[in-house]
Amino acid sequence: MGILELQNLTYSYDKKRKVLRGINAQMEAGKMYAILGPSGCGKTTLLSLLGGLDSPTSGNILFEGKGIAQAGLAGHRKKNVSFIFQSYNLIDYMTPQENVRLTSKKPALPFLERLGLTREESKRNVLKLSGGQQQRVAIARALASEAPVILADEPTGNLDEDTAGDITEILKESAHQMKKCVIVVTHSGELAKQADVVFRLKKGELQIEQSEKSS
Ligand SMILES: Nc1ncnc2c1ncn2[C@@H]1O[C@H](COP(=O)(O)OP(=O)(O)OP(=O)(O)O)[C@@H](O)[C@H]1O
Repeated sequence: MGILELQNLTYSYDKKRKVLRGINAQMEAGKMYAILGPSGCGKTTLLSLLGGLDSPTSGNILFEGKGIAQAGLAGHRKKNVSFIFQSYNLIDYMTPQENVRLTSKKPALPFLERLGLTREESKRNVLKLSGGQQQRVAIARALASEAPVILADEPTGNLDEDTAGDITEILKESAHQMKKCVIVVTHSGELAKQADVVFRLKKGELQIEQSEKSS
């Protein structure tokens, strides 16, 4: 059984068009999943549903076998998932250290330093950091979090090639060593190559493009 199970999910923003049309999939702990697909095909929408930020038009999402809608979306967002989203979702009047401490009791600095932030940057207001640095704070926060699922939307989008490679490696380690279920929406072929399973979202349907040979 997967940690997350998607059962016949559909989603429409309006009556005219279904963005998602009957998606079925399972995602397991200990694996990194990449979701590829053209701009506007519904990748962020799908990630929002998995994170309980919105509800599907029809269908179910199960976390450890229980429906997240029935168990409560607020609890799902708080305990089960951590987000690395395009808008970063950092608390903007806080420092990086304070942002990381929101999701974890562990010391924040080692996570921030691992993502390449200096001690001084870790104590600065997040608005006084570059876009790429803010992105790295969001990643540090997700890694420090106790939540078993990491949902990442273009986590390497704002970063140079070397940093993007490091982030990919860190996400992979979180899956393989910390046994998290890491689900990454990306346009990066390099990141997708490192994933255990690659899904492609096309015309509202999710297809497996590459699956690991053995698990
Ligand atoms: N709040 C909204 N109201 C109406 N339509 C929306 C809304 N948010 C997104 N859409 C539309 O739904 C579709 C899917 O959007 P989504 O952001 O999920 O795509 P995506 O695959 O993540 O795109 P990208 O790769 O460009 O980030 C798009 O056509 C988008 O214009």
